[in-house]
Amino acid sequence: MLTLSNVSYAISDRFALQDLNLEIDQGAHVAIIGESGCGKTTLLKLIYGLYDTDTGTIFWGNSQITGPKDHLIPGMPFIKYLSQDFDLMPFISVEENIKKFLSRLYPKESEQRTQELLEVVEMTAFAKAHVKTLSGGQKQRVALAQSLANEPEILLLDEPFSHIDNFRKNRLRRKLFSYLKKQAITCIVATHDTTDILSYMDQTIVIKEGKVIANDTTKNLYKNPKTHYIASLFGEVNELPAHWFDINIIDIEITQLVYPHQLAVADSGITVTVIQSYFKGSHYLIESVYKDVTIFFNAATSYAPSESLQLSLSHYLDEPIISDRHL
Ligand SMILES: Nc1ncnc2c1ncn2[C@@H]1O[C@H](COP(=O)(O)OP(=O)(O)OP(=O)(O)O)[C@@H](O)[C@H]1O
Repeated sequence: MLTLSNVSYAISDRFALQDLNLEIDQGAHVAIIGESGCGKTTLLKLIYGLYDTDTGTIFWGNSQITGPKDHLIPGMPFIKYLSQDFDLMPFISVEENIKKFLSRLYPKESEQRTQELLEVVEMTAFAKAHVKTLSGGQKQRVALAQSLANEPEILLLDEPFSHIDNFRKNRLRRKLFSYLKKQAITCIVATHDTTDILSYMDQTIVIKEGKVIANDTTKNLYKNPKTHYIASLFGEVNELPAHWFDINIIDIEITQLVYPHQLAVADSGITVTVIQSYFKGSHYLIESVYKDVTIFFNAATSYAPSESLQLSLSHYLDEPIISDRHL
């Protein structure tokens, strides 16, 4: 288990991370999400041992993770950190970039492992190509393969698919995360892109201004986000007065977080006016307004601007999501 206890770290006298307490199981896939600048990269660097914590400790099982004060070359040997600027050698081939992390004493095994990793990141066809000739997305895939060459116990990925096109991203994610599960490698991913996480991450940690504000299974967090900030990390979300949909709620201050797919055009409900319809491929996202509040909802068809419709909560809203303004 990876355990962070009371970890704080300041940059230029300002807390980048404050009083973090986290537990991550061995083999778990964990996402770290939050707005830009909230401290995701700093957290990965602390876990890798690139920084010394100001307070608190980080342990992987019984081994303490310590920073540059204790290591001539910072970074723990059993952890691999793939940063946003991948560190490849441009003038040697893709396979040589991977092999340089494998033992020269076992050329056959090294060759086999290189081919296996090229297959995971779908770069077999580029094995002999010089890295300098590759696109940004191809380089990112080589960097991913390289980070797995010498199999780490913990893999830290910072925006791992940011340069990779959608065409490849889905298949690559499936292959990579099933490979990591099979090998029981603990994986922590810092990302803006929640499609990176919903299907693959067991646990999601939400950071805001250097503090952990939520830490739960990804499913629980998505289904029951405590605040608008948390819900908005998963996409568009409405924060609407709860009494609009439930006459039993008397307190008009209570609001409810509703994702666009949780609202549907119905025979009864609130009467909204359509502003615009946005084509989303599988559906339309409709922007509408009710009592000066903008409401987004999903629909199978588009609607014309100024059209009036009745909206209600769709039946598959498991439980109302009541936003807690105090969190
Ligand atoms: N070397 C540095 N010098 C000064 N401030 C820094 C430095 N590195 C990070 N910071 C600050 O620390 C905070 C956290 O940065 P961090 O890179 O961890 O955020 P992040 O959540 O990873 O952002 P992004 O999603 O944009 O990558 C930010 O306010 C950033 O400006």
